[in-house]
Amino acid sequence: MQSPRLLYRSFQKSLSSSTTLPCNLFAKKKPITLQGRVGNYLVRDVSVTGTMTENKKSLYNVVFVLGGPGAGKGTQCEKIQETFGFQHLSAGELLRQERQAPGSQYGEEIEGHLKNGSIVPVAITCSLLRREMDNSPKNNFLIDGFPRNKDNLDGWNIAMEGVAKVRAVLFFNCPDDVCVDRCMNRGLTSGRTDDNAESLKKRIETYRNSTMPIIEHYRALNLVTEVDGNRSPEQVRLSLTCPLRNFQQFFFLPEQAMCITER
Ligand SMILES: Nc1ncnc2c1ncn2[C@@H]1O[C@H](COP(=O)(O)OP(=O)(O)OP(=O)(O)O)[C@@H](O)[C@H]1O
Ligand SMILES: O=c1ccn([C@@H]2O[C@H](COP(=O)(O)O)[C@@H](O)[C@H]2O)c(=O)[nH]1
Repeated sequence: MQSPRLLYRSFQKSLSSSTTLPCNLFAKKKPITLQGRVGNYLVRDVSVTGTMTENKKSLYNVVFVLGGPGAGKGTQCEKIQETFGFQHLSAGELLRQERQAPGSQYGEEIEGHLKNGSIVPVAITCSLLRREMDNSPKNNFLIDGFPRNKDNLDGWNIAMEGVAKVRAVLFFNCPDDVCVDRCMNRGLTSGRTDDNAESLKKRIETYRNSTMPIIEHYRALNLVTEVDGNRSPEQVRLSLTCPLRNFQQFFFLPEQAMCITER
């Protein structure tokens, strides 16, 4: 007889190959969100939306959130983090905090990159992310605005091997002119030193030349979910619900959340 662990794995496998997983399977809060058959067994998933068991001993689950400046990444990450049991980590925000931190040895270097729309060396960004992940009670992270170039990607792969696993990438696609308008508007109140025409020109250039290839890299690995960011915030939020529920279901279930009974 197969062990429950093996059964669980084959159940997961059978789920992953389904392309038409209906989202409303996961809409109920309790007690059962999904069930299926593996051989002679009935396998029931008894996980609960938004209250997944956290297990700090396992790999961190990561969803990268990428897109141009102003595409709406941060806005949506804030909306969805609680509902779907993630912690939102904005790489740009962590860098801005580090820039202001009293006594930071990286303050000036970071500020130079922010103004120029260029990219901070991965060792700095990755260690800020790692610190947040290690200090968080969560195991599932939405990492917003990273990795932005090949140096970021390579550095992440080396530093996070055996620590974190990238499960998916959300790509917010939005026309450059819309992105620029949004950032210029945000600049009226954000106090950000890079929400101005000159920095934005460079940020868009960096995004096109350095970040798009990273998105394409993950697309080739079949990890990218593309979102049309050129809609109202509510429409964008709604369009994310289905992919996020599926990510949750496919990637974030701890094994102990599965209930297996013989039939
Ligand atoms: N769907 C939307 N429609 C209109 N405005 C939006 C939308 N989403 C976000 N905004 C506004 O656009 C600005 C940029 O949004 P947000 O900070 O979420 O983008 P971002 O992709 O995180 O940008 P950045 O990478 O530059 O930090 C904000 O002022 C936000 O309120
Ligand atoms: O991984 C990262 C993320 C950000 N930066 C720098 O910060 C600014 C602002 O980033 P936002 O995501 O728009 O908040 C960005 O233009 C880069 O200069 C980075 O270097 N590495």
